[in-house]
Amino acid sequence: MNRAKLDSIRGAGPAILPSVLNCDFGNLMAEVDRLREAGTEILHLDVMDGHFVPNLTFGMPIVEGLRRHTDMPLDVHLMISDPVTYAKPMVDAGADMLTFHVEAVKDPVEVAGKVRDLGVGVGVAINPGTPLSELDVCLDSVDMVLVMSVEAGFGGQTFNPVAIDRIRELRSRYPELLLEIDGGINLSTIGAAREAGCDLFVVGSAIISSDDYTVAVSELNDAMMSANGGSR
Ligand SMILES: O=C(CO)[C@@H](O)[C@H](O)COP(=O)(O)O
Ligand SMILES: [Fe+2]
Repeated sequence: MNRAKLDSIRGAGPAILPSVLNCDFGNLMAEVDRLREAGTEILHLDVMDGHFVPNLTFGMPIVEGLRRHTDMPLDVHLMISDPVTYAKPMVDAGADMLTFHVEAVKDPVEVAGKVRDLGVGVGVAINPGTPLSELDVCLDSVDMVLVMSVEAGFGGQTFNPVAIDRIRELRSRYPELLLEIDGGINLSTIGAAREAGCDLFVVGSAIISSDDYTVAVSELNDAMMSANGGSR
């Protein structure tokens, strides 16, 4: 991978990124095919270590398997305590965008630089309870901010509207910064996030728990596109 994929992620916005967190892992490749056929273009992969968050998901072997299966860009959300150690293995496995949590590291500028040196896009994520000012030091060092609209760790949680104010504030301060929102995005919440100026919308259960992924993605897409997209 190289930073060219970052351009394709940036160029895709506004876009819906399905999270496979709550999908049928016994049929992961078929699930990815269904998401692709439903019209999504970028996969969001939630990596959890059971330490930074109280949940465990998957690591490099699954990312590598997905990389062999699909040419969709892989947006990897690292909910792990030690993103630096796992950054290169994740890039070698096929990640195109690596997002670490600001709460997990002492020096986000240094971590962002190390990820960028690997040739991929770098994002920084922030939980709803963390002051937005924690990001100030590193906003010039990242390609994307992932504004969490739930506390990281589990799919299917209720949307926290503080994320809307955060997206609006970041958009007004950084008109060109790529902004992603993650957690509780559904037909009731996606429009407000778009109006606040968000580019990338991670959706887990609102797609995965539907009977028909194509219908779910299409309805979400309509709601997203019919909202006024702020300053971008
Ligand atoms: O990072 C996370 C959870 O920590 C997310 O990516 C969720 O997987 C999104 O799922 P829903 O909230 O849409 O169900
Ligand atoms: Fe996520």
